[in-house]
Amino acid sequence: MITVALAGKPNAGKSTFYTAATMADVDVANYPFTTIDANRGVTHVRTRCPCLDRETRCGNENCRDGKRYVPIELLDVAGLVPGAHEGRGLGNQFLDELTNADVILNVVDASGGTNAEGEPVPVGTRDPLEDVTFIEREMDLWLAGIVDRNWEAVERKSRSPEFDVDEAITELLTGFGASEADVAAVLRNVEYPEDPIAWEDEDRERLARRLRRRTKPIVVVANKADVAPPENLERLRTETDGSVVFATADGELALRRAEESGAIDYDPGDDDFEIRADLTDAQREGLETVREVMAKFDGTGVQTALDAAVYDRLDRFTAYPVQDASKWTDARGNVLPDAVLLSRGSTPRDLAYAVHTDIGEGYLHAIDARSNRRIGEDHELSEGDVVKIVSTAGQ
Ligand SMILES: Nc1nc2c(ncn2[C@@H]2O[C@H](COP(=O)(O)OP(=O)(O)OP(=O)(O)O)[C@@H](O)[C@H]2O)c(=O)[nH]1
Ligand SMILES: [Mg+2]
Repeated sequence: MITVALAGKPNAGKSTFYTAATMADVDVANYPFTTIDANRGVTHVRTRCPCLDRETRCGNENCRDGKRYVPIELLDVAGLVPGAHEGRGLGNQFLDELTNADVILNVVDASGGTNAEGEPVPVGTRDPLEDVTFIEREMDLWLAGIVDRNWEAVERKSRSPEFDVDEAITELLTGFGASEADVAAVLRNVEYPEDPIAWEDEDRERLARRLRRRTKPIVVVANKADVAPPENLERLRTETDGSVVFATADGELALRRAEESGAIDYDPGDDDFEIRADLTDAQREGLETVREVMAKFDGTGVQTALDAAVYDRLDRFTAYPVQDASKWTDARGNVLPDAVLLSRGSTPRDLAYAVHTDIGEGYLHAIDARSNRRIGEDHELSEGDVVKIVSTAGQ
């Protein structure tokens, strides 16, 4: 499963985001280091269910009237402070927890109401752009540190006549979780000395920075947008590289709780909601405040941030394996039972492997369930494809 990690300084709202997205019960409080042990749970990205192209809705538990929710894993780690890569505030331990994440949501306090350490200060005091860059810097230096600590092994290997510098670096970095293709792509674009002994700190840092950008892409979540001064929003919008999502994690949490109790109709990612039950004036007022914020930012931003991380930053798309190409069902008659997130460029065989290794190994051919035609081996699948895989492994 794809793992999205929430990173950011203490008190930025990571656990609030996590609770809203997973509806798990975790500690949230207005002081730094509320979270120490990482929380791990299931949330979803939202897409358009292919059942909308048929006469009736599929009835899958992850489909709400054609809004399809595809499971991913969400990780909520402890807050990071400047100097984390050197171990400040247990930072390197927390950074290590990000190793397995596919993509990072950098949660910043857009209101500027908490300082670098996450302590409350008057709103508008702290520049939120500093929250954006410091996390990137800490992650880069942390990875550079890993390369640094393992460099001796590379130097040792260089004494062997078969030494190949690319191979040695690849080995070092795949240990950290980068794929060979990632390392190869990074090495292709940097110049570096053949002899590891001639490498300077700068060379290692450059390598680490590029690899981090490639293997840990980031979406900035400008949280607490509900109380952020307009100039902060403007600066976040214009002075970052564009992947900023304005959010109110608090607002989303209120909506999810109200929805769960039956008070409102709301599907995560909607830009509005409907009140269904009798509410007290205070409850109604609270929800109406969230509604105003949603109108300003096209929703609460929580679902948007998750979708941006997986569909935009990671460039994934959703495909639906079925066994019956005409009914779009599995053997038990469930319509569109599974949704699989694949990387751009994936072929039917990749989908087969994603379903199960045995199905992938026994792959024979595939059928596009919309057209009922066979699809070629090299055909690149795309968002919303419904595919029957024919495999010696059966299904
Ligand atoms: N106004 C506003 N406050 C928020 C929002 N999201 C979270 N908060 C508040 O911010 C404070 C910190 O929230 P947490 O979710 O505990 O923050 P955290 O990033 O997990 O903090 P640590 O675990 O200490 O690193 C709490 O008082 C939340 O209620 C939001 O969207 N708007
Ligand atoms: Mg927390």
